[in-house]
Amino acid sequence: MALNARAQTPPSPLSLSELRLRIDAIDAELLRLVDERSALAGDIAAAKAREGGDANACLLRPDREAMLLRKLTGKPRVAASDAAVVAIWRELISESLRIQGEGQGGLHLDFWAGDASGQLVKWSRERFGAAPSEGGLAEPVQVIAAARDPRHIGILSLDPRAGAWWARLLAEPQVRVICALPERTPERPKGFAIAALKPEPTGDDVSYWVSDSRLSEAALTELLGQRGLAAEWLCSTGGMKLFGLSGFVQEDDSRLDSKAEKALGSLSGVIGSSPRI
Ligand SMILES: O=C(O)C(=O)C[C@]1(C(=O)O)C=C[C@@H](O)C=C1
Repeated sequence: MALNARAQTPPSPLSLSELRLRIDAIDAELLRLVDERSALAGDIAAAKAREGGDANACLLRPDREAMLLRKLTGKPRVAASDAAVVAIWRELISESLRIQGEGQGGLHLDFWAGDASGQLVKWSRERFGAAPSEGGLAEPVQVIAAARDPRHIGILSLDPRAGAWWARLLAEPQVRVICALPERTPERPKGFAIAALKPEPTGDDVSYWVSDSRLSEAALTELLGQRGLAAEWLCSTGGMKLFGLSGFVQEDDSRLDSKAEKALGSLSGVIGSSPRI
């Protein structure tokens, strides 16, 4: 009886100073691991140069990042939220890219200075971390031109007042939409990140398609649905329409062949894709 009673007594809670000692020990271990992870960046940059062939290629691998984040958020945890896990690893990746890009001046975020919302800056920092430098350019077209340089990432608003800058990517095949901003929301994106890299499929992506079709947004959504593409209208301006297509849709997908289906528009195409996190 006495034994049972003792077994049921809850353990006495740790004092605040004991808890702080545990935090100090965990922090020391975390710091060692963060440093160990960061120290791999130099070797990764060298391996990319060796194996990729192009020493000037963009160091960013959004597909790898998405798969790594999904794997982590898919793991069972006691207390850490998905949001905290994503934010911490985004910073770890940002630090890795800072070290990888040290010899080339690091990554730079270009914003369109006409976007006064400030929100895009916040969302871009959530996505690309604290390491990249940033600056504003007078016109969206200058942001696109800067993004031809693999050290630059362009950040542009989907507010119609920014114009149909996204339609210009039809003539800029080396610059693609790589990410929707804000990144982790079920709502329509408010902006895009663009860069000189080719998005790769991650198993859960949204692709972006532009068209000058004269059909209404609803009719075009319907037509795309008939062709097996789940489409969501995102933005229209200057006679151009922008849609998100569920999945990784290749630029030469026969379902988007506007020669076979004239109603898809005479000027149309896929301008990139972003992984869902
Ligand atoms: O796997 C790579 O290619 C890396 O450069 C490593 C790493 C990372 O820190 O995990 C960093 C940047 C990339 O965008 C993706 C992942």
